[in-house]
Amino acid sequence: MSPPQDIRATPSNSERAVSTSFGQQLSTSPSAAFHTPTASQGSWPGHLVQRAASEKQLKPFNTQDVKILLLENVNKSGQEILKKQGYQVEALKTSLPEDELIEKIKDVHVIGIRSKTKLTEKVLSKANNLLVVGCFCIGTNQVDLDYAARQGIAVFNSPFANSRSVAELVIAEIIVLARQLGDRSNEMHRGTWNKVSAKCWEIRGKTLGIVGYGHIGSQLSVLAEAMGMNVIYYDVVTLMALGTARQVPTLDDLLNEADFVTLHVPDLPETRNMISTKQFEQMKTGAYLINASRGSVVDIAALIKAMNGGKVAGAALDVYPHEPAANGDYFNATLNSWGDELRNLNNIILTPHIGGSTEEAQRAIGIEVSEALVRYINQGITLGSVNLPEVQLRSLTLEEENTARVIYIHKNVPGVLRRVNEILGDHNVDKQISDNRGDVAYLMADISKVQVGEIKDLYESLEGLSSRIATRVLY
Ligand SMILES: NC(=O)C1=CN([C@@H]2O[C@H](COP(=O)(O)OP(=O)(O)OC[C@H]3O[C@@H](n4cnc5c(N)ncnc54)[C@H](O)[C@@H]3O)[C@@H](O)[C@H]2O)C=CC1
Ligand SMILES: O=C(O)C(=O)COP(=O)(O)O
Repeated sequence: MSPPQDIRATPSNSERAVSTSFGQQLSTSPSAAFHTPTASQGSWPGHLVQRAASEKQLKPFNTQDVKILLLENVNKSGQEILKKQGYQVEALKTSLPEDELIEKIKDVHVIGIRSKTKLTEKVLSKANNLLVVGCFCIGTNQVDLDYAARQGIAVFNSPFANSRSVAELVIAEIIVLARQLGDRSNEMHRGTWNKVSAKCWEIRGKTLGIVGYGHIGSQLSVLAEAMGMNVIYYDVVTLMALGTARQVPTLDDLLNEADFVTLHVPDLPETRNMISTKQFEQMKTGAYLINASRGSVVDIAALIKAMNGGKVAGAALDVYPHEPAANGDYFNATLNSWGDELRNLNNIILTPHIGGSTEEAQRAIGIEVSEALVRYINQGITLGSVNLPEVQLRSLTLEEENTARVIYIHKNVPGVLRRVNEILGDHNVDKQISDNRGDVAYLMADISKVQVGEIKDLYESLEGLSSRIATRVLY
């Protein structure tokens, strides 16, 4: 990404006169890849907001009008931050089937999801007013990020707040698999005493092979070394080794050498079925496989074969190709036709996608993502966005009267800045910043000495440009 371009800065004006603040957000086009405005979309102005003496942050909307839908049991920590802003927050414990999701998403301004809710082009195209998506998790593969960007919809996530939780789960699983604890425990639950040491191992001195040495992989590397394991890792980029870990050049090198193989890659076209028959053949006989990344990364049928054939001595799966929307008795649906086969294997740990499910992680994610949403809704700041360029100007405060923040999301085509500056040039531009990411660019400008009556014209002029994806004016 190219660095933000600071286009123009003039001293700001400290004399402010207007005592009310209001702003506007408009819908983006449901159908076109790039939006051209139509008369039916949105209406000017937004809603008047009285400046409360206690409020230090600029509130660009009548905050009660901002509708937020939170799915999948987003932590209370996040809900509270959003409610405190005065937004309308509807929080559901589960994700929704596609038809219900489409119905619900039609008129919300903000949607908060976790890993289950699929925000496809089909779903997003029905979101008439959607401004921003909050993924209260790490993974963003469930959202069509490019389509969202082309509609001017920002997407935020929490890039590492649950990494430690996943790494700790994997450490537990390494020991549980090495000692066949799952099987022994199940036997005891059934009333069977079966004291064995055959093929039960210490993990000290064994080699852990980490596929994907990002936030989780590298955290795990440190924990595993502390327990006396040797760590090797494979990643598509060259990364600094922590401790005495060692990067290996190919996946096969890792599979040939590791006693435990653990997967920490995102869901990408290149990682789908990354571990299949060929890769199991490359593994040491008696090695173990752990997958807490995405269900798409492991070919389950090939895993079953490898375990039945004795190649793989144990496995832990936290994620599955299809996962149910809510808690309940969905086990077979989740595991598809091979459910029984998988369930009947020895030394296999099956958990319901709980890698990031700790109080600490969920609380931290709730706070981090909600704060990003508030910054974006109220101030237009895109820091941490995973699909729009990261653009920031300092937060405006209520003391800054007669100031407006213009946000213009537009197609990244030649000549746009000249046209935008022709429009903004009639005003006192204090600060302007612009950056692009692929096809989409994001421009933010603070203008001072602007009167309420002028803002509508400014807004409509920007909306009239053919490069427009979405325009917001906050004041
Ligand atoms: N089970 C659970 O509850 C959770 C699962 N996850 C999953 O774990 C994944 C990894 O998380 P992080 O470590 O935070 O991600 P990250 O983005 O920090 O690291 C991923 C690493 O994988 C590497 N990578 C990408 N493609 C690769 C390939 N084809 N071969 C080898 N390496 C490749 C990247 O270069 C990067 O270093 C997430 O994308 C998410 O899908 C994340 C959190 C919780
Ligand atoms: O953070 C992630 O990517 C995860 O996989 C955790 O997802 P969850 O929040 O448990 O739906």
